[in-house]
Amino acid sequence: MTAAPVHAAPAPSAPRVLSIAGTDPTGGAGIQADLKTIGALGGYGMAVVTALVAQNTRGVRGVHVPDVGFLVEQLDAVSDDVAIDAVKLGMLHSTPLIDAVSEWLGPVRPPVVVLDPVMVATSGDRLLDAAAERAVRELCRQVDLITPNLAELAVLVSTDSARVARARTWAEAVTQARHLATTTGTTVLLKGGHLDGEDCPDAIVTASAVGEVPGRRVATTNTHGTGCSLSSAMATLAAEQLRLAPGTEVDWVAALRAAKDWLTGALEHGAALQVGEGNGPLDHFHATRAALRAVADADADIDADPLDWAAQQWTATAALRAEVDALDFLVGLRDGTLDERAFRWYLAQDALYLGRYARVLARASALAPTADEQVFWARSAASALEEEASLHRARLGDDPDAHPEPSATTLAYVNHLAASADSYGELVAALLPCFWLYSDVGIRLAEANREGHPFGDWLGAYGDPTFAAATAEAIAIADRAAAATGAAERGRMRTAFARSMQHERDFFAVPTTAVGGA
Ligand SMILES: Nc1ncnc2c1ncn2[C@@H]1O[C@H](COP(=O)(O)OP(=O)(O)O)[C@@H](O)[C@H]1O
Ligand SMILES: Cc1ncc(COP(=O)(O)OP(=O)(O)O)c(N)n1
Repeated sequence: MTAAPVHAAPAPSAPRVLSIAGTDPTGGAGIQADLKTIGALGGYGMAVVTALVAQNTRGVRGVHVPDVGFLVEQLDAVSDDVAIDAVKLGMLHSTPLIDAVSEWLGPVRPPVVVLDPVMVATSGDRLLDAAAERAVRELCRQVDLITPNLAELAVLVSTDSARVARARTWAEAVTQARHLATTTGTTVLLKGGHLDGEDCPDAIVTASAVGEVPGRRVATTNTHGTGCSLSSAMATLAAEQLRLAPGTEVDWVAALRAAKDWLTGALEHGAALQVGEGNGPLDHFHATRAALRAVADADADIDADPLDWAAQQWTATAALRAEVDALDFLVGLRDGTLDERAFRWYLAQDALYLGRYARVLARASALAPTADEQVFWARSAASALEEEASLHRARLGDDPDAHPEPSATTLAYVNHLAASADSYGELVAALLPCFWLYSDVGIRLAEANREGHPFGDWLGAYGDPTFAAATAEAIAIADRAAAATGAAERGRMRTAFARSMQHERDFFAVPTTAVGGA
């Protein structure tokens, strides 16, 4: 008898992330915030409730804790049936609950466990008694990442006999986080949310290293649930890293960069939701909402004249394009104040992007319905590779730091292009923003050039008439593809175009955040 061949199971399409936490009926914190965060970042969310909390944006009114036996029943119900890729632990309330979760974690132990040690209320009141605080300190040793705010950090580094005061400066906070990482052997996410100042840094702290991730403070009172959302974002992003590269180590600093980027957007858009009269929630789905709006705007006038298809999409994405123009990266590149490190970061990612983009252009050539279009895409693929070599490799030289791995944003963009390659129309629509936006942004960059401009040689490369002609040809091809197909594919083309525009915006947004400031 021949043994049946063993096939590795394909990876699931999303990381399966379990939140074990309390509730918030207004949806801003606790389990509700966790599930929104996990979904917004592409995960599959699951939830085990530790406590029912009667709270709103103004504060907590009451807490009901079901019997601990029922908590265990919920935990077992999930782990008996589902492979869990990551767990986020939030409000654990009291010693019996903490012990039950700790006992369950022992044998189940998902690959990623993040603990948000909810111990101190926003008012400063301690939420746990001394025994429960001790139990949380012990639990810290069992997890992969701890995400205390400054008040909780002080409690975690205190002992029964010596209470430590809350850190008042970033340097003090780093010292406390290092102490916690050393005594528990666990990585600490140090959060700067409760310090003053225009900046809002966070850091990944271990016993031997501090990886600071800079951030901008958003002027808002919509901060309810930021800690819950950040910790579940970290659990989701870490599990996603392992889904894409099984068997590797989690890069916590990279996860924090991505989480902060998303969280900053969520803080910025929270107030517009108009939820509650106290400290309102974040808008977890701000990016999805923007994408839906762009598609709905395009829907309004689609099919009016398929021959004018590309111009309609250009108009529909006007708001996104205005956002691109106002990004710190492009403003700094125009006025010359851009941090050289951000510029080099951009060049390195652009080079990585162009190599992969060229392959997708070659795929468009393979799908093209006419010889002229086949030649156009093949030439574009060759130009992208020449551009990668001459503009980028020559500038970045042999510096090994200048040739990093593609960032999450770069990968997301090229994956979107590759995923659009099943039909010619959709692929052409996805490729068009790279031509068109580059040409359009280039007009203003070229205008900003002057004698002695620190990026003068780079700005001088814009405004090339050959590229403008290629852009006009790509627009004409997209119009022909839209006219030649039916309404269903035109709908997919519209989505592909709008998504590429969003990826373009994200691509230009990341360099300044990645190195901090403009
Ligand atoms: N006003 C703000 N602007 C930008 N980021 C913020 C702001 N307030 C908090 N954050 C971020 O939100 C996350 C949660 O931080 P923090 O408020 O310190 O914790 P908690 O919500 O647990 O009290 C951190 O990433 C922090 O940097
Ligand atoms: C059920 C529940 N868990 C945790 C919190 C605390 O939320 P957090 O994200 O730390 O943010 P603040 O609202 O305290 O700023 C909660 N309120 N409810």
